[in-house]
Amino acid sequence: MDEVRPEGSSSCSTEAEQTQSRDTIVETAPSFSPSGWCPRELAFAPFVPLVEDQQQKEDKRVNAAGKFSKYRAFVRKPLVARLTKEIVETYQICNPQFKYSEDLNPKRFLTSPSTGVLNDGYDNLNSDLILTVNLVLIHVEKSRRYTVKDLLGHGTFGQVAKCWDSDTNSFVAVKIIKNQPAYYQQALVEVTILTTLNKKYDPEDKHHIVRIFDYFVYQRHLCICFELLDTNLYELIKMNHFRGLSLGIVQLFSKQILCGLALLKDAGIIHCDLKPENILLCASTVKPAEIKIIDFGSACMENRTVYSYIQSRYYRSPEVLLGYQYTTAIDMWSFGCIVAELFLGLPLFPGASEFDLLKRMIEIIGGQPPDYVLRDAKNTSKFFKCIGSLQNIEISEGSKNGSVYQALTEEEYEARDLKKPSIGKEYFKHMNLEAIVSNYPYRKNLPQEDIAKESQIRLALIDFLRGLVEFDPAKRWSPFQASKHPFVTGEPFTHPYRPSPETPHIPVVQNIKVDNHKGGGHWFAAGLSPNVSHLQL
Ligand SMILES: Nc1ncnc2c1ncn2[C@@H]1O[C@H](COP(=O)(O)OP(=O)(O)OP(=O)(O)O)[C@@H](O)[C@H]1O
Repeated sequence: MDEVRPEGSSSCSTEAEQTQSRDTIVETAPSFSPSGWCPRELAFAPFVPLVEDQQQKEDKRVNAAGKFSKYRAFVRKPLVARLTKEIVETYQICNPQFKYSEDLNPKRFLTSPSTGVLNDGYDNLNSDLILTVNLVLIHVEKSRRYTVKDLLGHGTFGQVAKCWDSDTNSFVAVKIIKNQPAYYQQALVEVTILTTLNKKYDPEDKHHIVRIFDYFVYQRHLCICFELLDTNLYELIKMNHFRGLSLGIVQLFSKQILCGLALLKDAGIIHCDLKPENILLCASTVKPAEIKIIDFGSACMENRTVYSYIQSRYYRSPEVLLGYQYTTAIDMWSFGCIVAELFLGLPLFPGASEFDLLKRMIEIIGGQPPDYVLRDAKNTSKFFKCIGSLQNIEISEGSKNGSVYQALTEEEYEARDLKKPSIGKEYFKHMNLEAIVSNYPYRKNLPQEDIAKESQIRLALIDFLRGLVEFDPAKRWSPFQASKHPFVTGEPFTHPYRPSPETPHIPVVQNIKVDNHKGGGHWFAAGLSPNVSHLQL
């Protein structure tokens, strides 16, 4: 679950993975399908340009035969000749005995490594089902067929494939879980939690949680079928060259994530792995800026918090890091980290180790976890030394001053752990939250009045983040409280926000539209997919 960033992403789109998947396609690209080439295959198909004399020779040969005018036309345009959907006819012109059969197509592997060594050759050494283009995943009981078309991503639990559902004539995303009992069991929890959330808590699909359609076992792999979504937020930030998104978009996404988190809180469910990779844009062009939360593979009920090693490191809350009991408030911490990252383009706490993570939290936020947490947490002694009497601990005390705990220095940690803690790069010039957000570069050539407007919204953002990346889980804002903050509601920010006590109510986001007037925003330079190109990031 730990990741290295900016490169680290569980989705199939890091530089290395892109090269790998491109190579996989190139290796086997001479295959052709009766239905023609899909655009992605076109982009990566091998093209060997014919040199002039070769082409003339071929032309001559064809002319001599006197009946291959169609073929000649193709030779003049070799790219068209190689990629045309009429290639079967072309082959038949060359050899009247030629018969096309899909079975003769070389397999196009989507899984790497693609050698079958487990499960009678169906699985690779990582217990992943070896996926090939056009492999059909069959839900036997329902006689339902899902034809694999592409790989969308992979992660700890397995692979996610884009599949054609011939029952509904639409594409879906199928998560194919690794063939191992522990993953199988945990994935069943994902099925149960998502089914409950979808059916019981959000029947009208208004809370930005991915929809689950079906699940079944294929070749000993649990397959979970979801609605097909688009780019994840980490990819979106990456497309923007890690320069952060406009405040208008950050606000819009925040509102929707909060709407999802409010539902989770109401259902007593903790996501446990909220991060930009697990928030995806919807594929619909009708609501272009709509997002959904995915990956409930680590989720648990609030009253059944069995695992202590949860949350991806950059988004890990202090209570999880310290081994203290946790609640839905840990997702609010991750949410705060995500909001900051959407604005900054880089993670707020890119800790290279847990020691580094805690050090960055203490520096950037100021203060430290409250003494009542440090007193009861299992891992406190890994990171803190006690410098006073534990009897002096007041339950509500959370400030650094007056605490009986002091964070270990790097040297003290090394002496205790017998190894140097990994310390990552400093990405920000300034080391406290206010300065990091206020001094973040404004978009070039932004008129003075827009700078003034944006600096006001940045103040609101700082106040908003402070309520989320709050060390004390009891004081951290709930989704409902956060959703009333001026940064989210768009009301003018005049003074620090004091949330009213928690009331059980789930806010619903409707009529999603992009408000580009909220903040001037940063620049957006990368080539975007059609679904994101019209977002004013
Ligand atoms: N419904 C979907 N539509 C489109 N792409 C998806 C969908 N679900 C997952 N993906 C892609 O697959 C990737 C991995 O999915 P997911 O996070 O569910 O797997 P995981 O094995 O649980 O990953 P992790 O290692 O983060 O726990 C996602 O980051 C995303 O890019």
